Amino acid sequence: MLESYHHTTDSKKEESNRKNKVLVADDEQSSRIMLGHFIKKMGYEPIYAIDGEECIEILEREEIDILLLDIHMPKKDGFEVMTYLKDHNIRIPVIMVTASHEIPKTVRCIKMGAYEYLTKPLDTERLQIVLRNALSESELHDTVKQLQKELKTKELFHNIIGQSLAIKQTIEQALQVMDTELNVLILGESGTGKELFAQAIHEGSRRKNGPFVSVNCAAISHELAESLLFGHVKGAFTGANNDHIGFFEQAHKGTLFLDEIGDMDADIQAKVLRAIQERKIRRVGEKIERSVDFRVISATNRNFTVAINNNSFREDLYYRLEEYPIFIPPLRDRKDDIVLIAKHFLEEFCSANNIKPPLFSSEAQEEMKNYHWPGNVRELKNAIQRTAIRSKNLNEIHSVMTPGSREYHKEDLSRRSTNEEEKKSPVSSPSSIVPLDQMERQAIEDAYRACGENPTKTAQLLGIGRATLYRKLKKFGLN
Ligand SMILES: Nc1ncnc2c1ncn2[C@@H]1O[C@H](COP(=O)(O)OP(=O)(O)OP(=O)(O)O)[C@@H](O)[C@H]1O
Repeated sequence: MLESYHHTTDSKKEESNRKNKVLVADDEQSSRIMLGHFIKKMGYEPIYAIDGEECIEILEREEIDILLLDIHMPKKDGFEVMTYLKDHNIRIPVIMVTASHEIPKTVRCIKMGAYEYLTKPLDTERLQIVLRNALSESELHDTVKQLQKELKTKELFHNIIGQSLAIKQTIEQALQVMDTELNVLILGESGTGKELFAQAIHEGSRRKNGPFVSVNCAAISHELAESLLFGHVKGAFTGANNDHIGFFEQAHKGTLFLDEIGDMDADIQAKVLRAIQERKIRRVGEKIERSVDFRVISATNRNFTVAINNNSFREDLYYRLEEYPIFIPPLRDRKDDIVLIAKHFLEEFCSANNIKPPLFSSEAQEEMKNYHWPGNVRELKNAIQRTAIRSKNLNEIHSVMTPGSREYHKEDLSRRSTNEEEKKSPVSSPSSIVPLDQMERQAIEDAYRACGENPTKTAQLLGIGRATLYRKLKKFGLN
């Protein structure tokens, strides 16, 4: 089994090589000083907040590893800070610092997820143990989060093969946006995997249990565009025998994938923009508007700047679609992936056909890397499938049939010569057949004139002897 994308990052602390930050939220200066001193001695970095509000401000802007939280504070107390952490799904270990009479409130904080509590006056030995344990728990939590992310990446992108930096960056972008509701525009040449990415983003989103409706905008005719996209009611136009639900409605609670968006009919663009902005559509022939809950992912291999400049694409619609752009690089710009993807397709094909997969020779690997793959992964897939069929009984593949390969040239030449013959052939019916004698005369005359009536050169180019040429010239009255 080949490896698909595997995300690895070091833990955040290794990345920045920084000290653990401990936020001390306490309104009593003496407590802050004492705790700060102790925290420094343990090798951590103390940060201070004098009330609950300041504590929240710091939590919003800084990455804090542990919070030492006093219960009784002005502005917002410890319980309110805990509520904030819970509401914002911020998971850091919180150690409550509390006076004995505040125990009931502290217990409520523990129930809300605080890690531990310590009573004042503080027992420094216990503080040390609790801080250490809390930190290792925090690190464990980070590791678990990281592993969960890696697992999610593996699951969602299992069919996107690639180890190159370029594809890893694209996957990272997709991971970042999938949880949001932003409209995503996927840019890339034909066959780079735009639809594959669109599906992965849908699968990783909150809409994964809803439909993924894929629409090829280039295939929608001008006349049917409105009805196909927004639906129609029975009797709306001749031939509308039933109510029809359009693509936007079909995508309710899910994702609408508008493929080849650059080819969308100019007349329908204003209506599409409105539907995306208002999240409402109107079926053809109906007065009422319907609310639809969808997210748009669109894709194109076109250059939008050109389309916008020549007014074939609305700029406002473009910006609406492009809330988060993702670019998939062409295969020739991620050469590291080519052999990996080729092996994947070869294995896939051979296992489906119960064949032992051959190996690619180093020559074949170089050949694949050097070719420019204008049709990208789709072209590579086709080339591998053709090659696999031809190489059924081989242990090693020495060439993949591509327009750049030797194999292809051989086939291409024979194909081309046949085509050329066909093109040149003036024979389309018996009446157009020209007698051989006449054709020979024409060929000799043309060559003789083209060579400036030089018999030596003419004979040479026609592949006949000078004597034969003289004879023929005489026969046809050309001398
Ligand atoms: N990284 C990849 N790993 C494995 N298969 C891939 C990869 N990228 C693309 N493919 C495969 O290549 C083919 C083309 O992919 P896809 O249809 O997603 O491309 P596209 O960019 O949407 O093409 P188009 O612009 O022509 O619609 C599909 O069979 C897809 O499964």
